[in-house]
Amino acid sequence: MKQLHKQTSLNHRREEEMLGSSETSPYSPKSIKHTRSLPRSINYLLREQRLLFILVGILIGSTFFIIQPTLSRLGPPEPVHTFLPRTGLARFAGPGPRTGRVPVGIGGRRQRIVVTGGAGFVGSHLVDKLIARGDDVIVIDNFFTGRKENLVHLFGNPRFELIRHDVVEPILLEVDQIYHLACPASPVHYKYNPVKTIKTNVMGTLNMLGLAKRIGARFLLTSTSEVYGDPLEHPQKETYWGNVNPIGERSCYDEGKRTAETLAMDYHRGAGVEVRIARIFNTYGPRMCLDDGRVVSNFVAQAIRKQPLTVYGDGKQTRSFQYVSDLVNGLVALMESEHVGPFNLGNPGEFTMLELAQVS
Ligand SMILES: O=c1ccn([C@@H]2O[C@H](COP(=O)(O)OP(=O)(O)O[C@H]3OC[C@@H](O)[C@H](O)[C@H]3O)[C@@H](O)[C@H]2O)c(=O)[nH]1
Repeated sequence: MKQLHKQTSLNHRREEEMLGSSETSPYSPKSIKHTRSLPRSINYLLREQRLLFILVGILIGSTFFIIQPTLSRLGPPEPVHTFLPRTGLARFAGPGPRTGRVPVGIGGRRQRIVVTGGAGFVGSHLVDKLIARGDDVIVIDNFFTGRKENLVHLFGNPRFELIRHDVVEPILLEVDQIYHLACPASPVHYKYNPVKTIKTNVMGTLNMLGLAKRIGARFLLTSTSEVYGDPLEHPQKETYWGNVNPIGERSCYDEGKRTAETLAMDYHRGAGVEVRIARIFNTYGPRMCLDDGRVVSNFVAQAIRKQPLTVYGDGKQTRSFQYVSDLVNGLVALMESEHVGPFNLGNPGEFTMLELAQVS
C-alpha cells in the first residue's frame, strides 16, 4: 500500500509541474515563448513604416555597389609593371589575366620584398633594382659588413624600409619574396669570427626559411661558388658535388653555405617552400669594400696607392669575374624563374691571377 501511495503522489506532482509550466512558471521553455512572440516581431516591423525604411536602405546599398566600379574606372590609371607576374601575386589573384573588381589591398598591389644583407655590396645594388622597378623593399641588416652609406640615397623613399636586425634571431614580416644575402662573404670577414659565420648561415637561413614557410613567400638563397671547394672538375656544373675540406679555415663559409642549401631543399621538399639557390662566383663593382681582402679590392687599392700588386702563390690559380649589375640581373631573373635548385651565376671566362695583375 505504501508503495502504491507513493506512486500516486509522484504522479500527482508530475501533473502539477506540467500544469504549472504551461500557466505561470517563469522557467517555461523557450520554444513556447518564441511561438507567442513571433506575431509581435511582425507587428514591430509593420509599425511606423519600418519595413519601408529597410527596403529603401537595401535599395541605396545595392545602387552604391553597382555604381562604384564605374567610378573607380574614371580615377587615375594604375602604374603599369612591365615585368612578369610573380608567384606571390599570382597565388592570390589566380591564373589568367585579372579582370573585374579585386579586393582593396590585393588588386594591382606592388610586391613586398625582404632583402637580408641589403646594406652590403651586392645587396644594396639589388635593392636599387627592386625599388627602381616599383617594389616595396624592406632591408634587414646587422651592419657587420654592410654599411648605411650604401643605402643612404633611399632614405626618405616611402617604398624603402631599413631594419637593424641579425638574422640569427627570428623576425616576423609579411612579404611576397625573400632574398637572403645576409652573411659575411669575403675570406677576411668570414674568417674573423668563424663560429658567427656558420651560425649566420645555419640559424639565419633556418629563420628566414621558417618565415618563408609561414607567410608563403618565395625564397632565394645566395650561395657561393665556394661550395665546390677545391674543385676537381673544370668548369663546375651545378651537378658537381664539390671537393670541400670540412675542417679547414674556409669551412665555416663553404660548409655553412652547403648546409644552407640543404636546408633550402629540405624546406622545398618537406614544406613546399618555393626556393631558388644562386651560387655566386667572384663579383666586382662600386661599393666593394677596399679592405675586404678580395683580389679585385686589393689590386684596386694597391694601384690607387701606387703599391706593387700582391699575387698569392704562383698566380696560376684561375677565377672568373662578373660585374655586380650582371649578377643582380641574374638574381632577379632566377627569383622570377621556375628553376628550383642550384644555379651558377658568374662569368664563364676565367683568368689566372697573374693575368688579372697584368691588366690592373
Ligand atoms: O691580394 C690578393 C688577394 C687574393 N689573391 C688570390 O686571388 C684569388 C681570389 O681570391 P678572393 O679572396 O678574391 O676570392 P675567393 O675566390 O677566394 O673567394 C670568393 O669566392 C666567391 C665568393 O662567393 C666569395 O664570397 C669570395 O670571397 C685567390 O686565389 C687568392 O689567393 C691574390 O692573389 N692576391
